[in-house]
Amino acid sequence: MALSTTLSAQSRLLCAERKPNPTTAISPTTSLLLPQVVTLCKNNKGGFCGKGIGVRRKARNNVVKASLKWEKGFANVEVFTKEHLAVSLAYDVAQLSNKYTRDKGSFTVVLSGGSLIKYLRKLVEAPYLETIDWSKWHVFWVEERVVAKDDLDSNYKVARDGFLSKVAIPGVQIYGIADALPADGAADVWETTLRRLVKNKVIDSSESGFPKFDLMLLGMGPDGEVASLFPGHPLLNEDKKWVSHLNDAPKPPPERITYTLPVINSASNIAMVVTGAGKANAVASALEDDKTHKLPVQLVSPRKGQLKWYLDKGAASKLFKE
Ligand SMILES: O=C(O)[C@H](O)[C@@H](O)[C@H](O)[C@H](O)COP(=O)(O)O
Repeated sequence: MALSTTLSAQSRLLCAERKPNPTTAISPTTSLLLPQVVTLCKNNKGGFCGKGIGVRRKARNNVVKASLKWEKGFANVEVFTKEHLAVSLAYDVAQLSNKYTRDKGSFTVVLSGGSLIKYLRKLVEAPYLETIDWSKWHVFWVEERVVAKDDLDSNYKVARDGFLSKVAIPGVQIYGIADALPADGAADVWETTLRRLVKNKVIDSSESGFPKFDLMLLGMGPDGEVASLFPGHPLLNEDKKWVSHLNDAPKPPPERITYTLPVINSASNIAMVVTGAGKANAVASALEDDKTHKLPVQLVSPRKGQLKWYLDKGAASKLFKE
């Protein structure tokens, strides 16, 4: 893939140079790989063009750091090998954990299902296993399948087996589903729990009164699904409830509970962790703000918070011109 396309004269000037920040300068990815910060922009043919894209020395095939401005604002996009995605994600999560535990004495983290847990694997290794103050973590899920917690379909089980059982987060600070209840009851219990934690100031509150989590770690399906918000589903329009349920998910299991878009978009930080060529079209639609598609992921747009995309080369493959 030729990543060093020259910026054409006709390019729409949607680009803005992004200066390397001190955090980037000391990240393990950077120190290992010396990536260059690059700028991408949309050109007048609707594609992306690049300026100075490339990574010095042996980083060439490992990581491209890019920032990209599109019509809705600034998206911070990084493209990695799968291994370096996990390294960089762990570094960023640890930085946020340190910041929030220092500033407010707790760190509220929302997980999703799917492959995300696999990409958190570096957090359960040195140095983070010892250096993160796990006792300050409060863990939630953006979505859950309405199944028992030990069912193979349970997002809780996937997270417990791959991550939570390996770190010292107090069990009472892990807020899984009330799995004896049907979907509507489980959604009510989740929302009641969130309201109590907002009242007790464990979870911050946004200006519009929605819970404001410190970090949401989101995956995305090939159809642009995020949380359990599926293309064309009426739940995409929910603007009052914090948690909702559905009995008609287009992929199994059909019964799920999910945070709503206003809650997602109130988060202080959202990490979109998306890998695989099967996601490339949805990634391009989201980052190009493609008006012809109405994918749930296009509605992820934090009001005040930061959004960062962690992509592998497959997921990013439609962003770059040959
Ligand atoms: O309950 C679900 O349907 C999944 O958990 C789902 O929401 C998942 O988060 C995305 O589909 C991304 O999954 P992958 O990262 O595994 O592709």
